[in-house]
Amino acid sequence: MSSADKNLSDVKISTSIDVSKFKFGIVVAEWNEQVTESLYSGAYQTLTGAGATRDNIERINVPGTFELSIGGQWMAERKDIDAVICLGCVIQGETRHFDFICDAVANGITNVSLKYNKPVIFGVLTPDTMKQALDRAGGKHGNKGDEAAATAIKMLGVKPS
Ligand SMILES: Nc1c(NC[C@H](O)[C@H](O)[C@H](O)CO)[nH]c(=O)[nH]c1=O
Ligand SMILES: CC(=O)[C@@H](O)COP(=O)(O)O
Repeated sequence: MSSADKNLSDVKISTSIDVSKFKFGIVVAEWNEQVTESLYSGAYQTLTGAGATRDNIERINVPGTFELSIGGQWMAERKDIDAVICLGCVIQGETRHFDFICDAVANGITNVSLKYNKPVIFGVLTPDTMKQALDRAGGKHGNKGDEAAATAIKMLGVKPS
């Protein structure tokens, strides 16, 4: 099912946890910052709307999506952080560089999540064009940041204590 069929902001957060008790790390790639800042805004608003406190949302920036894995690890290794949200946007260029970045960050974020046994969310857009990216960063298909934040909350709700 594509984002055209299911709006990314159509997130229903039904969870038994008190979100205000949890601390979130958000790692934001600076490449395509018009897009990633929109993703961050969506994630931040979704977290606070669900009860997260401003003091419990901590952000770091990294140069590009490739660096989200190590940035996510620096957050995930901290005992005071319960979940990490990684936000980036990789736009297809003329070469296969796109493929290498996307593969590396998907595998890297997965490995960090498994290594530290906590949610590390893949909030990365991988469009062909800037228009597709903007459509998914607060445009007609919603905001991937909303989805990423909702996923972090939902995962904390099902994580074994
Ligand atoms: N082309 C995009 C990049 N490229 C940069 C890499 O992410 C990385 O920072 C560089 O290869 C050095 O390690 N990054 C994005 O986030 N989005 C792109 O479209
Ligand atoms: C995903 C990228 O790194 C890409 O924007 C770089 O463009 P190109 O593949 O044309 O060098």
